[in-house]
Amino acid sequence: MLRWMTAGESHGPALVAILEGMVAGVEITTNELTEQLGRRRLGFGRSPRMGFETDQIEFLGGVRHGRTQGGPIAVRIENTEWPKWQTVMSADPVDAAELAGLARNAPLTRPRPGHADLPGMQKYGFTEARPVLERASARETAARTALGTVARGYLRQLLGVDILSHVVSIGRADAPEGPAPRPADLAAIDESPVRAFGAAATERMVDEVEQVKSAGDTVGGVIEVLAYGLPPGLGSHVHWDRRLDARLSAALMGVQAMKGVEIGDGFTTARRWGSEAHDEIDRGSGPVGVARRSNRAGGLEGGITNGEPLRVRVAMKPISTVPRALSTVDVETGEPAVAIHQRSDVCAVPRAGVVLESVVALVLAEAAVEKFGGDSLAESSHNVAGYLRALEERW
Ligand SMILES: Cc1cc2nc3c(=O)[nH]c(=O)nc-3n(C[C@H](O)[C@H](O)[C@H](O)COP(=O)(O)O)c2cc1C
Ligand SMILES: C=C(O[C@@H]1CC(C(=O)O)=C[C@@H](OP(=O)(O)O)[C@H]1O)C(=O)O
Repeated sequence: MLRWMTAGESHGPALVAILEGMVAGVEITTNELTEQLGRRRLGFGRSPRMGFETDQIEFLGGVRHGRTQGGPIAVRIENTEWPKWQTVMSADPVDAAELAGLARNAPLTRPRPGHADLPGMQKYGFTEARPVLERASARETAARTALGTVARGYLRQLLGVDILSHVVSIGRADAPEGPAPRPADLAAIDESPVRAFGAAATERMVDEVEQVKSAGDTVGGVIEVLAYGLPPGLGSHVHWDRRLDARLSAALMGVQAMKGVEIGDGFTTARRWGSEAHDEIDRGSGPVGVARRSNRAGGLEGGITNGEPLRVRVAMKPISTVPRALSTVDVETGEPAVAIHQRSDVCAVPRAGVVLESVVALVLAEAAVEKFGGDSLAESSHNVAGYLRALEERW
């Protein structure tokens, strides 16, 4: 079993995260985590905070001399602005007069449509949105990105899996349909300011974000995550909560602002006849002796990986802090008002891709731990070799 949890507020001292169930012997360094956190901060349309947030990260447990030890892996990521927020976000009681005098502590009583502000206040009995937005904020995704980097290292070292993502659309700007990018294309995607594959797509999307920004608006989009090198057999058809498509969807929808998940050709498949919807099977080369003529299923059948690349698309809604403020009600006075506006992303689709890669890595790592077991990478690798040998002999 692999489990992951995060804690911490957007303007608290730090985020913390724990990954439990990872085997011993996986090579991982602080630098690799720093690199992925750096990718998550980039992207045209990002919030001003991403320009100065430094994501100082440290391992607090589970890793020694660059290798996992088998125990829970704990990380801590500092929030750069903590000194400014120490009183407002203090864990211990503070002097009420001092707190009341702080502009930063002004009650947030004009909830933003689309953010967690209003339902969070209603549910938890708060009179303002601060305690809700602090945890609803996507700052938390830095923590999942860090843990996902460990999962990624494990998948690469155990199975040779590569995970990448690219932006398929931002608002009305679509990337042209074409072959999915390969692992070698990731560097070029990361160089695109919107993390799109190709210059024409990049130009269209940058233009869309510029228009949105000058209109005082925000925009969402669609991101595709791909995983290459997966063996057949991760996940299972035998029970609903073991199906890998169900588990991926839940985890991806668990990322702030994600509103739709499509596996393979997803909604397009629903419009096709069966003869054009499925991936016909051929004799083939490679470790399992069979091949597919297409990959419309996105690498999953019956909730099990089938040996083809995994392909998942995720829809992100526009950022809910809209500069051209939306109508709301001031919960203190009951009067109509305009929603809170503060610094914010205009479009976080490019950087969300890095978060989604990490979430996919965590779910795939969980499925690999289940399938191959073992307490060390060496033992798990032995199990992988035995499984692949059995497949070869059979097929
Ligand atoms: C990477 C990323 C960055 C985000 N940045 C912002 C932001 O700057 N401002 C904002 O209002 N929402 C931002 N969001 C979205 C909110 O966190 C999200 O809308 C809120 O949690 C409510 O969404 P939900 O309905 O999916 O829970 C971001 C989301 C992600 C994934
Ligand atoms: C801090 C991050 O994203 C934040 C997500 C976010 C939101 O409402 O979700 C609002 C903004 O935070 P702040 O209000 O502090 O400027 C973003 O910068 C991050 O991704 O690390």
